[in-house]
Amino acid sequence: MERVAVGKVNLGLSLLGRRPDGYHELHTLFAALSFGDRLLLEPIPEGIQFRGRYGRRNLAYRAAEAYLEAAGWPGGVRIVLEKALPEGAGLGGGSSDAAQVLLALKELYPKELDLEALALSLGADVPFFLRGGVAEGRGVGERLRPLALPPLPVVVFAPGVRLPTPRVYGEVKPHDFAPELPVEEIVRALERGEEPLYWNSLEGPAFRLHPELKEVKARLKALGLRGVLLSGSGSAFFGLAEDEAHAERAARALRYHGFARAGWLGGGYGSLGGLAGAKTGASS
Ligand SMILES: C[C@@](CO)(OP(=O)(O)O)[C@H](O)COP(=O)(O)OP(=O)(O)OC[C@H]1O[C@@H](n2ccc(N)nc2=O)[C@H](O)[C@@H]1O
Ligand SMILES: Nc1ncnc2c1ncn2[C@@H]1O[C@H](COP(=O)(O)OP(=O)(O)O)[C@@H](O)[C@H]1O
Repeated sequence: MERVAVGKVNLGLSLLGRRPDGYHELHTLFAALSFGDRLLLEPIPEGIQFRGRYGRRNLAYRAAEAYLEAAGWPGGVRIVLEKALPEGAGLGGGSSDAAQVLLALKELYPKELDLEALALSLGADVPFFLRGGVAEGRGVGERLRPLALPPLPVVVFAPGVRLPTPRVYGEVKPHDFAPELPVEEIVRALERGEEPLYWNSLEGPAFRLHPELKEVKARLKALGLRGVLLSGSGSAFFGLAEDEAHAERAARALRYHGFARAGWLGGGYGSLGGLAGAKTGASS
């Protein structure tokens, strides 16, 4: 069985405060991308055979282990992971890989399990990828409310600057905290093609760690993209394009400087991105 693990961007991310357990309470809008990694999975009599980086520490491997352990090892699985999304860029590739492994194993070895809880045990972004689409996220991103958005042409650019999530959260200062996102206004602006009034509270910490990222953001804006923002903890940025042709043009201009890709947000996918039908992340 073949599955596509699409990436995500955060259409705004607000840090509301710090919890007693050290984690940060956030308010965000997750939006799935139309492109991502490819996973091949097939049942084997027992154990986990995995081809991909990081071996047993890979989130895809850990997801398989978590599901099969919880299901009482009804059989095994062979997994081949072909990465297309840049890692540690705030695009959620590892989390999406994990979610697709959970969903695939549920098909291969059906069992009444709390998939959301298994997902959350693997990472805060994993529950979102079980459904994909667009969703408002609270808590650490696990309390989700699905939202509807028209398909939006988008450009994603990752400059190759390493920005590990713990380092960015470690750089957060009290003045980075912000109020809740104005979700209704953001959705309305996105529907009308206006500049959305969102922000990412992690942009300040990321800019302090790597000031050159400000120039990356300016480069995307100079290409006429709207709503240019850091995704998650970075270092990928995204921007909204006028149409497919604009998105393709901008991605082509950025490709010289790093990973650049045109695609769609919001659940409707055209020819762009080459992964039509990737909305649910599944194919067979
Ligand atoms: C920033 C976001 C936004 O969607 O995504 P990415 O940029 O990773 O895609 C997430 O909050 C990434 O959450 P998650 O995937 O759990 O981060 P991890 O790498 O597991 O967490 C690394 C460290 O960051 C801190 N952390 C993480 C999440 C959070 N809400 N508050 C925190 O303070 C914790 O110190 C944690 O130990
Ligand atoms: N399947 C995987 N894909 C990507 N990264 C993985 C995977 N498994 C483990 N990792 C580790 O998790 C880190 C974060 O991965 P990723 O989900 O791509 O980025 P982010 O959390 O920034 O959205 C990587 O730097 C890598 O060390």
